[in-house]
Amino acid sequence: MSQTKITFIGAGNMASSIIGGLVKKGYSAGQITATDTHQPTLDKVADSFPVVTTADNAAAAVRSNVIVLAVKPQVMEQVCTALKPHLAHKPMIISIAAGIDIRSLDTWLGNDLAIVRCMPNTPALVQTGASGLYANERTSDAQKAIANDIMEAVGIVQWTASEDLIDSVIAVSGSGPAYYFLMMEAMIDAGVAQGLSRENATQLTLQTALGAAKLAQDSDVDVVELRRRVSSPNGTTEKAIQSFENDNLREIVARAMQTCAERSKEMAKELGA
Ligand SMILES: NC(=O)C1=CN([C@@H]2O[C@H](COP(=O)(O)OP(=O)(O)OC[C@H]3O[C@@H](n4cnc5c(N)ncnc54)[C@H](OP(=O)(O)O)[C@@H]3O)[C@@H](O)[C@H]2O)C=CC1
Ligand SMILES: O=C(O)[C@@H]1CCC=N1
Repeated sequence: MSQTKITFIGAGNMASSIIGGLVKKGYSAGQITATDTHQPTLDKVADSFPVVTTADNAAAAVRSNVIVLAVKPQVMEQVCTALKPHLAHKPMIISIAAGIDIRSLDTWLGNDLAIVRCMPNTPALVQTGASGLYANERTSDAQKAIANDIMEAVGIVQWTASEDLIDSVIAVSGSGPAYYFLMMEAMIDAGVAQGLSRENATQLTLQTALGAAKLAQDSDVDVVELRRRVSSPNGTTEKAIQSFENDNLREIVARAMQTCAERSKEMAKELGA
């Protein structure tokens, strides 16, 4: 991927996480440019990574064969429309915005580009991200391999069979870290309510989350079997799991994820072309 020249339009949280991963992976300073409208954001990126920074989106775009759109969905139309006259060299576009579909990007950017929709998540910050990707029909296999390489710099990559499924990726992994943080918050508070110090409850909760995820990833049995292995017959875990099941935890989770995916579809209508 040494010929790849990448411009990140928007150098905020997600872009700087991905840039950090690329630098660690060995992408050179000359390969990465980050743009932003906010000078302190550009200064922070320039101080952290050996990359080129500029406030000039168009100038950066013309010298790149990959453009990562990493601005908020609400400014995507304005950003894309301004970029359109500077894309004659046909760079691949990777958009990480929630709720902005390829049809809208096509309309704003000029209808003839390779576009990859990507949904990363914030654990990308610690190179433990999970990204879902979908490419339009104009994206070549070589371009897909580049997109894959870029996102693998910050975690795992899963390709979806259709663009619609990106909404489900948002529901599972894009927004998913927040569900686990909520669960951790609830477990810490419940531990404190039972008498543990906040320090004890916090450390035990975080390590348990990390250990459970690592065990599930490393194990050759599925999560159902791993849960069974914690639950001794008539023991303590069984009681807790029964309580969750009686309170319809599965329905609660499914409803939250449904409403998440629906919000992405709504955003596509509100903000799209
Ligand atoms: N946060 C998350 O968990 C996830 C976010 N995403 C998606 O990633 C995208 C970026 O999110 P995030 O990194 O959290 O957002 P940030 O606000 O941290 O970053 C966006 C950056 O873009 C800058 N910007 C605004 N307008 C322009 C412009 N015209 N040209 C260049 N830069 C501009 C913003 O500056 P300023 O602040 O001055 O406006 C800001 O620094 C969003 O579309 C979001 O949907 C995807 C997956 C997960
Ligand atoms: O909440 C959001 O809209 C963004 C997209 C996925 C995670 N954060």
